[in-house]
Amino acid sequence: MAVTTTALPIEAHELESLLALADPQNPLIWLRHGEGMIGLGEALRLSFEGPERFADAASAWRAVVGQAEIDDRVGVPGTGLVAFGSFAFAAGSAAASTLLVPRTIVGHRDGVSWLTRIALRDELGSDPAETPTPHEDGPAYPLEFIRGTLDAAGYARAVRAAVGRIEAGDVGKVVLARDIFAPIPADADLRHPLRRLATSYPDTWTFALDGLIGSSPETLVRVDHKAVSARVLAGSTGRRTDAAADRRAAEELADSEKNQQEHGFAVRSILESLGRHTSALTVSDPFTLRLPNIWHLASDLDGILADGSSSLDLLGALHPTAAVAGTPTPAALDLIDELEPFDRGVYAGPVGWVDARGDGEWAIALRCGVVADGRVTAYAGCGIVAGSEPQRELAETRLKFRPIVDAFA
Ligand SMILES: C=C(O[C@@H]1C=C(C(=O)O)C=C[C@H]1O)C(=O)O
Repeated sequence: MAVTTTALPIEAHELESLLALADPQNPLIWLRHGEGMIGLGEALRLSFEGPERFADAASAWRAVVGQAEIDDRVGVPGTGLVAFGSFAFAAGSAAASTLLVPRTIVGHRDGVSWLTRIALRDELGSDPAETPTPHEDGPAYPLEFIRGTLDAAGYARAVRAAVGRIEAGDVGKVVLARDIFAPIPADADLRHPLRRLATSYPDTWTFALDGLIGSSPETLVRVDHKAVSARVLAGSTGRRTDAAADRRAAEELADSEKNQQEHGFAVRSILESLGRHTSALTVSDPFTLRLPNIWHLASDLDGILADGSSSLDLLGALHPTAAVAGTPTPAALDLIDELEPFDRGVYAGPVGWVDARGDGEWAIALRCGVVADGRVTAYAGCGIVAGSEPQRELAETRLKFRPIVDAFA
């Protein structure tokens, strides 16, 4: 592959102009704080499956990089050779895990805009692809979501069963999710929900790849020139309309023993797996992270990469964290298989991008839906620990569905 990145005039590529360039039906997008990148076309698609999907992706990506000729005249995160990717949550999932190198990437970050073109070797010398041009807005359809394979009562029963298994000592924590669907017409312009997500939740990672669309607040891992960081979320409560009540809700979240326990499981799982690949790993005190729909208990981790791991290798080490699976991991995964009557697909798996150095940004695919076969399926889950109450957890799934339900409303 031959990869060329050149600088673009800056003013042309703010959020709106980036979105305008994206494919309306099959957008490929990575955005935060109004910056990010969009991809067009496909130069290379690699698919992986099974328990070795991360290791396979890491070695396939090294081989691709080894063969590429890269001329990067910009040199910020996201320039040069980049693959967008998403990975199935479960080793046994029917969903593919994918690395996708587009033909063209348009990006904007830290005051710099760029255009990357990727050509296969046998196309060298032929005319370069045209400069991307904006697509006019297509139709927006208000969607109504209906119950999924696990309805509200079924979810409450699953939570009760999980609490029973926690009391029996089978697991300390398990994350249980449910799904909802809405039919969607084939010509719907998916940039409408993406615009709403990116503007309503600017502090989250807004992503789109192969119909997976969402805005995740949880950074699984970021690698930038050996600096490694992650943000762990676990423990949540709804926002309140009254300002004083809202502040109290956040304080109660921070002081609650149940939430501290649930959060502690998630932080320890990341510390342990990231600790093996980093030096000087530090973790912040837990803090309350405010999103428009929900408060989360959050911790930030920072370290220095101590081995030759790429961000894809780190995904293999980190996934699935206790924030989306539970602890201990194998028993929690078995319990998820037993109590959730659906394949999570790429929900709760890593979504993000990797570059030629192996650097990249990966979020956990949360607050998301998958558009396929004429419908959007959205997922939301909650960490269940001793003392979890089914009706509260059900209410928490509704809060977590809000970004995606509102984006398509
Ligand atoms: C599983 C989800 O969210 C995860 C679970 C959380 C919790 O239980 O408090 C909080 C953030 C995420 O780590 C989801 O949004 O679907």
